[in-house]
Amino acid sequence: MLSTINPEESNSWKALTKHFDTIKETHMRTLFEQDPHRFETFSKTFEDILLDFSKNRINSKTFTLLCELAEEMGLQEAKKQMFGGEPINLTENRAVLHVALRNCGKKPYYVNGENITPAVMSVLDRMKSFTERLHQGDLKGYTGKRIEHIVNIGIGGSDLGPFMVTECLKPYQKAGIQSHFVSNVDSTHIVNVLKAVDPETTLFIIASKTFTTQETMTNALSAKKWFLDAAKDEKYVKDHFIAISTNKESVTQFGIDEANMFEFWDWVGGRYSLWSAIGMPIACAIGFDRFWELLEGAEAMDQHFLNTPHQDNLPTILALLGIWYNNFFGAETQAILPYDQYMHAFAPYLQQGDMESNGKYVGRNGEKVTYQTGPIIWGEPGTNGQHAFYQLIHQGTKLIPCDFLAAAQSQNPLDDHHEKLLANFFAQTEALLMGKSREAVESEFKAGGADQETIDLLSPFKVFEGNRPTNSILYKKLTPRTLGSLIAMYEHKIFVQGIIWNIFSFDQWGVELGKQLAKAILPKLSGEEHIHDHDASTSGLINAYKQLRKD
Ligand SMILES: O=P(O)(O)OC[C@H]1O[C@](O)(CO)[C@@H](O)[C@@H]1O
Repeated sequence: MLSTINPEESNSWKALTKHFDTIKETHMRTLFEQDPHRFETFSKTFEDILLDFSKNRINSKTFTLLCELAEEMGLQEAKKQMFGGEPINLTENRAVLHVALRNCGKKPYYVNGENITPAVMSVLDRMKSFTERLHQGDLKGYTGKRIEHIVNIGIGGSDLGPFMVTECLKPYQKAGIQSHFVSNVDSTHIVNVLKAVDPETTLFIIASKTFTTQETMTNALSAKKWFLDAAKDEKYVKDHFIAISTNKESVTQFGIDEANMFEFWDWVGGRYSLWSAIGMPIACAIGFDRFWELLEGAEAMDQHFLNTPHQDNLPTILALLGIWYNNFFGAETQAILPYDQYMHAFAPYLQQGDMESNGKYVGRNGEKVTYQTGPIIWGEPGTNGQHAFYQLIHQGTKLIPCDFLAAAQSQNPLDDHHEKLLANFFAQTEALLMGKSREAVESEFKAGGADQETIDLLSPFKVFEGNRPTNSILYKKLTPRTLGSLIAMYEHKIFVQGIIWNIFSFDQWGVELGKQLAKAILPKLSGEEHIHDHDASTSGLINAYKQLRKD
């Protein structure tokens, strides 16, 4: 069982609170001036991933105290418990073993005394033969044509992870296969996808851990109806629909052949499930061998996380820095800024990963916490973000720690595009660190021949305070292996923060109430009856909707 220590009562937290007062006003410019080796001191590598965290508002003492915090909060023991299959997801009484999914058969993992590795390997084997048949053209539709379109129907963890990875790894996409994703219950989503595919050559993957999720089941039924409108006979459903789920009974009730169901287990959280059969659309898109490389990359990061001391441990370092800003500087958000167009879905993916995991106000002791927990995660690929919201990061009143990510090698080398992209990455982190002083602004004005009145008027607006923290994550190339490592790095970061904040990171009770209320409201939307049994606003909205929907 995970311990329930209030972090604020730990010695290291108290020491950090005192230490914060001594460093909070220090400009990072000074820290760099004081230590010419700051980059070497505060950057770490894992395989060909470099994490430079020198542009943070820390000194050696801060870093030592943060690492002590991890130690005092029992991180090492917590890791052992997670990897050991203990039911650390206490409120659902489940183990948390996504790490077992990417161990690639190397070692046994146990849940309730049972070795789960053979079951993991058996599903992976089935995924391998299924995707090999697809890529060899042996998977045929009801008219004998080969399957070309893969439509994944799922939401949350059954969509965001596979979608993000499929987008990130587009350069590895198999020829002849087109990937599509439907998540929203808004009919526009499925209608648009169905316009782009052909029932004769389309395979639907119905991905739902529970197989009860309203959005997914609604979209799945609409897809089946659309398919049957063309195929005319239920017997063809088995050639065009497969399921990824933990719920055999509901899968067969839907009409999917048990042989076409790829299972996973309740010890895999939805938002940590892309490594399981939920990764089927990834394996369909890039081939099983590449999917395997993704798993291997994650597994390598798992071993790094498990076995490396806090001060050299990439996920732990990221987590501790996040806590430093969240709990001591009062930062409320964290920006994820990949300088890679293929990573456009990375921040939305991490929104679920992080915010569904650590958006909790109840501590592991069942009491309301007295400190901040999970931050708001957001972001867009650079350089587009630069022309949208970076103004606020540079000169706004809020402190926004940012993670910048980029590959040294482009997947699509073209003239000097990549150098320009990377020049922007480096320039932004430099600008956020250094800022621009009043003197620099004034001398620039003078050099341009401006008069004193103009200089006095405009200078305040052109000054940049700087001292805005960034992590730079630079790697060779966004290969499946590297992506696997990066995702696992963020997963473990979330875990570490949850341990230190003394919350349960692997449940998500906060999503239930809205689902329950939607179920209760749905029947009231049909018919003309005036509704008055909700709060005045909700009843008012329902009644207004009933009026407005009339032609
Ligand atoms: O895979 P399922 O069971 O359809 O659930 C989808 C998503 O719904 C949630 O339960 C909550 O929105 C997520 O945790 C999960 O990833």
